[in-house]
Amino acid sequence: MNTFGTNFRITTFGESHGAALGVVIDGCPPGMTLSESDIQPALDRRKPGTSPLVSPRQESDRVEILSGVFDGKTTGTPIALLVRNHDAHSHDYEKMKNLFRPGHADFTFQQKYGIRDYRGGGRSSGRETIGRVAAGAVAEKYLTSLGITIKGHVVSVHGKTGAQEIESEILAAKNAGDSVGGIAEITAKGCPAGLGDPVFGKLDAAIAGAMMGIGAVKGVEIGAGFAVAGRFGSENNDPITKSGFLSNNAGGILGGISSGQEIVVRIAVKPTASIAKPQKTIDAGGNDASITVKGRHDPCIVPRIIPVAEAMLALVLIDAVLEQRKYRE
Ligand SMILES: Cc1cc2nc3c(=O)[nH]c(=O)nc-3n(C[C@H](O)[C@H](O)[C@H](O)COP(=O)(O)O)c2cc1C
Ligand SMILES: C=C(O[C@@H]1CC(C(=O)O)=C[C@@H](OP(=O)(O)O)[C@H]1O)C(=O)O
Repeated sequence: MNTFGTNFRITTFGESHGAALGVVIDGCPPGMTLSESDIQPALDRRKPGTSPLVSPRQESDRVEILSGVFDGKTTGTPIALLVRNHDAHSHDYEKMKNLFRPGHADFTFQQKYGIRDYRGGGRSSGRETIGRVAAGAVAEKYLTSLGITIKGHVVSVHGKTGAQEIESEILAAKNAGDSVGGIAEITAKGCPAGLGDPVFGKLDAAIAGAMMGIGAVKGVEIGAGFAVAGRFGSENNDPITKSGFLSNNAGGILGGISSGQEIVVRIAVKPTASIAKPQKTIDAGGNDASITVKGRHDPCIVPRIIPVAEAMLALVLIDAVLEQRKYRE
């Protein structure tokens, strides 16, 4: 399945080492002003090659709007957004095409399809997120017009929380041929109460599914998250007064429906699978082998996942906003 969403539906396409990647958006409301300059800043925040902390692959990731916009406004018809690849080094992958990288999707893609584009991991590459981020920028523009704003930040990397410590931790792992994971937080302010379905399609379930659908995300918390398990009800409930809620352990969602409070989401991001240390694996014939992954990899995915997670939250929220119009204006 390469399609996400119901009312604001996106289909992403393309591979990391193919000609291009992109997205087709169906269901974007008509009449919204839209140009490449609304989308490019989000892609610039996502792209690789911007610092020693991320993959050195050099891509401009320039977006082209191919359809769905006329006279600078969305027409309500499918919006196709394209980003061409310019700096794929497929020979890095040629050498290990018969080996499965531990922690990556090589083994499972092979099991599922019986064939795989081994160049850059094909669609299992983090580069697939270009389409999500481009579509997310369109969704965010619409949500901003409703007063909804989405922001993400790095909470910790390998247990470290200070900016300088985080940077040193990532560089130390990179120099050791290793990688590190961490935690990011994404919030949405200005969400009206009433978004989300009460039984199936709860807003928190939709957000968790969207976040888990990002490569390398292995855990999702809403509000107080796993900490609720160690609390009394009297500590965890958010008291309600006529001037509003007194706390936000619920993370802005009650009964699967937004409460009007800030929506708070945290994600656990695993350490990058592709590392330069030798690891045990098997080859395509099932024989024991050793693999050392060379190439241009993110030593830590957390800094680069922020615009991707923001985009996924925007996509869930715009879908819920458009759905809610069926119930109440
Ligand atoms: C923005 C982004 C960048 C990523 N960069 C890398 C990378 O450089 N090397 C790598 O092995 N995995 C990278 N990943 C993670 C892989 O895409 C992911 O681990 C793989 O698809 C397997 O999925 P899973 O980790 O969810 O099981 C990145 C993911 C994202 C979202
Ligand atoms: C290129 C991007 O990230 C890539 C994500 C990725 C992976 O395995 O997920 C592996 C690397 O790709 P390559 O080996 O082709 O340089 C990263 O650079 C990107 O996100 O734009």
